[in-house]
Amino acid sequence: MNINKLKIIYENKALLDVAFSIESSLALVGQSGSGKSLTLKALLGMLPYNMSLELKHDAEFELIAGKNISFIPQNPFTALSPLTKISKQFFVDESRVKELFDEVGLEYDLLDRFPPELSGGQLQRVVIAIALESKPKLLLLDEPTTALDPQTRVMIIDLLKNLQEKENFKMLFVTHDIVSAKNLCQNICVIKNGKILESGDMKSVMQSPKEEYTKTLIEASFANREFRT
Ligand SMILES: Nc1ncnc2c1ncn2[C@@H]1O[C@H](COP(=O)(O)OP(=O)(O)OP(=O)(O)O)[C@@H](O)[C@H]1O
Repeated sequence: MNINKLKIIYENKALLDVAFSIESSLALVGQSGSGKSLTLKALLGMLPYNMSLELKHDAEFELIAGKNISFIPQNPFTALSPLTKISKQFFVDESRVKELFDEVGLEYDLLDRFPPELSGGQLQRVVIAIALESKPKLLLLDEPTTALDPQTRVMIIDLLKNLQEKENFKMLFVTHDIVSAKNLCQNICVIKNGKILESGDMKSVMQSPKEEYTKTLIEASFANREFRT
């Protein structure tokens, strides 16, 4: 799936000007303010009205735009309506909800609870189940593990990887956390100030990053971790 041009103009200035291709799973990695969230908003058709967008893409994206794209936000604690039971947050019938619960590894008794009665990991699983409701062809993930503790983060990344194998959707994973990106995605694009600095196969970019900026991101991400494989 190719996004041949995604350019956002705001107050006569280009905030973002990128192009990328999503083969199976692509990590879009960059520091705060680099343009990651804007990229997702543009693909979801949710840009603020005062920004103008130039978007060129291939037929594969055309086919799914607006209907087969699901979004997983950063914070599962605020993603769901707190006063609505989990079972009522879905738009499909009960048997499909149970099927989705099986897929994400949740017990059915959680269906009768309210969001504040669930842990962060459980909530993110519910959010993922809701995202899978419509059998998406593309999942857009905006730092889906940032609000979670390290162990839960690893569990959610593993879950996404398994779900992708089963459901066969593509993923665009936006993050500043290279460790999670490396564990989840085949390819990587490094973004800085609204432009793509470096891109390619995850392993090669991790092993021999060309840009200093990429090296710094890698060092920062791995700084406090025990493993570097
Ligand atoms: N509604 C807006 N109006 C004006 N400028 C905006 C708006 N939203 C984002 N920007 C600007 O666009 C640039 C990219 O922002 P974006 O939110 O995409 O960054 P990001 O990489 O997702 O950062 P973070 O990791 O902090 O979420 C930044 O310079 C930001 O200030």
